[in-house]
Amino acid sequence: KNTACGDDCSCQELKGGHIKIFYGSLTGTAKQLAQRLAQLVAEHPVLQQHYTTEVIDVVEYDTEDFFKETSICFFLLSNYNIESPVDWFVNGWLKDARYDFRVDRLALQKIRYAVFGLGDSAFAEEDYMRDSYNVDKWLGQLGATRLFPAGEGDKNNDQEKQFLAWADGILHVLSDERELAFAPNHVEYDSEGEDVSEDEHGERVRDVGAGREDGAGISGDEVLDVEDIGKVASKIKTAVEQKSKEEEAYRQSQRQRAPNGRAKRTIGNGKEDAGWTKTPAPPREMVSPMLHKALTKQGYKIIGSHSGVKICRWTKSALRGRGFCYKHTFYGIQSHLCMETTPSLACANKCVFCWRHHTNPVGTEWRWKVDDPEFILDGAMQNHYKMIKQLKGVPGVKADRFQDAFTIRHCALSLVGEPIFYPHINEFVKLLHQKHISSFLVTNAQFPDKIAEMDMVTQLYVSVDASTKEALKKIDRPLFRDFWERFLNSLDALSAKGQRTVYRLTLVKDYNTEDLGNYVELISRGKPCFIEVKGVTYCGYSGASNLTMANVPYHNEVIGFCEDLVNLLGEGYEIASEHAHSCSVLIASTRFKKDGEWYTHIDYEKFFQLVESNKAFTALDFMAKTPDWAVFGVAEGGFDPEETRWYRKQKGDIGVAEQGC
Ligand SMILES: Cc1cc2nc3c(=O)[nH]c(=O)nc-3n(C[C@H](O)[C@H](O)[C@H](O)COP(=O)(O)O)c2cc1C
Ligand code: SF4
Repeated sequence: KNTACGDDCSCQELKGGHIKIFYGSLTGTAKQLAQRLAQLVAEHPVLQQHYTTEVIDVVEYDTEDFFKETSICFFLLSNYNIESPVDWFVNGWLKDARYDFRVDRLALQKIRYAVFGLGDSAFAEEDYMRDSYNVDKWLGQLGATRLFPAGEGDKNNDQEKQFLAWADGILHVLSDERELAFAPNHVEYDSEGEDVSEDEHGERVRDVGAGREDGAGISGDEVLDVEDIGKVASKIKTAVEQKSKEEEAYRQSQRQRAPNGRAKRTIGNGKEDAGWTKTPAPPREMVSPMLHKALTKQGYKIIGSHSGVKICRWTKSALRGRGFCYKHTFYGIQSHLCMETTPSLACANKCVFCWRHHTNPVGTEWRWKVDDPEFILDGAMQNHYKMIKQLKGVPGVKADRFQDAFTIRHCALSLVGEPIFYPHINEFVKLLHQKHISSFLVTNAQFPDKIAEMDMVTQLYVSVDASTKEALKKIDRPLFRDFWERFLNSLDALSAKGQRTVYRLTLVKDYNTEDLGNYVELISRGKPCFIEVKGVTYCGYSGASNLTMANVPYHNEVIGFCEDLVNLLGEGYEIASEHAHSCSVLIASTRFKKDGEWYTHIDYEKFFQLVESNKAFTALDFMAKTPDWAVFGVAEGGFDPEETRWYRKQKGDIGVAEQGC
């Protein structure tokens, strides 16, 4: 007899363990229910003694860690027919793992799980609970053990009541783990030995759990007669053959891509995916209405379905004569003539210093609707000018600069996301150059082919966020499994460009400030013209990562790092400039030093002439002399003496870099 609850059961013998409760939520319901489940376990008279729980946003979790996962995992996932936070987990990573022939069929066998989906039956039948059932099915097909059938919380019904009924089942299962109804969820077979767990779209399950019995397949509770074993063996053989066919189909689908970059879908059983071939499902818009609302609230203007523009704080500062961004000091950019934009709000990383990764879409391939480059550029410029107009009459705005600001001269393609991801990035950049707008493009070094295909831009950046594979994984949290190879290949692609190239190092204390020798190796690999080293900006990392002010280096620490790096690099690189205000230092290749004077600035008009000449040219053909005040160690922290120094006085700002893009 259990002394805690008085029941005559075997729970005293429970092994117990750790429970991870993952949620995927856009408007918070799934999160609330996940917390509720944790609470139910914590308050349960018996379970509380045996289990610990942890509630995790599935967006935050490194999907690759599921392969090592040994905990009991519950998934509370909301369903959306628009881009949503669970998209990467379900339709990016899990679906890929399920159909990738390189992933072991039992890769998730250590996981015991159950799924509860949140949805709304008012939505089309094929969308209703689609993602959550797919998770339930694909986890099983990758060897994980289903502890309890998938549940449904229908918004159109009593979602909470349905959740409590499912949670009650979960508590029972946990209370007596030895009597679990292990579902045969690796593959489900019908009497012909066919995998019946997929419908004609290859996505929906037939064993839908939560009282919605399918009836085909072998039930988990069935006990097999010895004579049935032969039949089952034959079914398994058929299923294994089936699996090979599926894998071949998957390989095919990876080779055949639709014009928009989306993989052509092919499903199990050798059938073609009717959903693609007959009535192709239109690709989703990258920015869902919710994300649109959230980004708009934060001052972003969304253009079309995947691009954004925002007015940079340095643009405002320059309009008021209070200083330009570090790119003015390093390269002669005038911040009030600069537009910061991106044609792809999506990215293939979830960097710790990017607070947006809770909301912005992620993916390893473009799977969204594609907007025209003309449309994006027009939209970005119009919105930029509209934002400038709103600054009219703001105290301190200089009339001449305000006037000039209506002719954009520079475009920083680095706002959020990954600009190089956009399928028409070359056309976009060409349009910029036609308007005599310079292009500074930042990429996160995960798309080496795209870097190789990239036409000449005024300045091509790669973010070098760490110098070792382990540190890069920790800081960038990349989605690609082969992220390190992609990173190195990107550096190789960069070195082959013959363009004006820059490594961007964002220093995060205790994350990436060690291993200088490795940085030296990476620099000799990509041979960048410049290395920008910046201290990470602290902007309140609440929830998105556990960085604190202690991870933000001071300007003199950034200088110290650069001095050590330059010493190790030996000849070929020197510190050329600094911008103390934004904790940034410029290391330049000595190819940009003539007769003892630095030429890190850019002759922009010369650049456009060279582009228009259609002849080959290099970075050395459009360099311009660095003004004396901008040279390292000459003037005070690289601040343009013609600007008015403006000190922010708020408490807590000490040590916080005012960076730019
Ligand atoms: C724009 C939008 C799209 C939705 N799409 C679907 C869908 O395709 N299938 C579905 O079952 N439910 C859909 N729903 C319903 C949500 O999944 C449901 O409201 C859920 O409770 C939301 O959970 P959350 O608050 O955790 O995000 C949609 C809701 C909205 C607002
Ligand atoms: S910080 Fe970036 S967007 Fe802002 S003015 Fe400088 S270059 Fe332009």
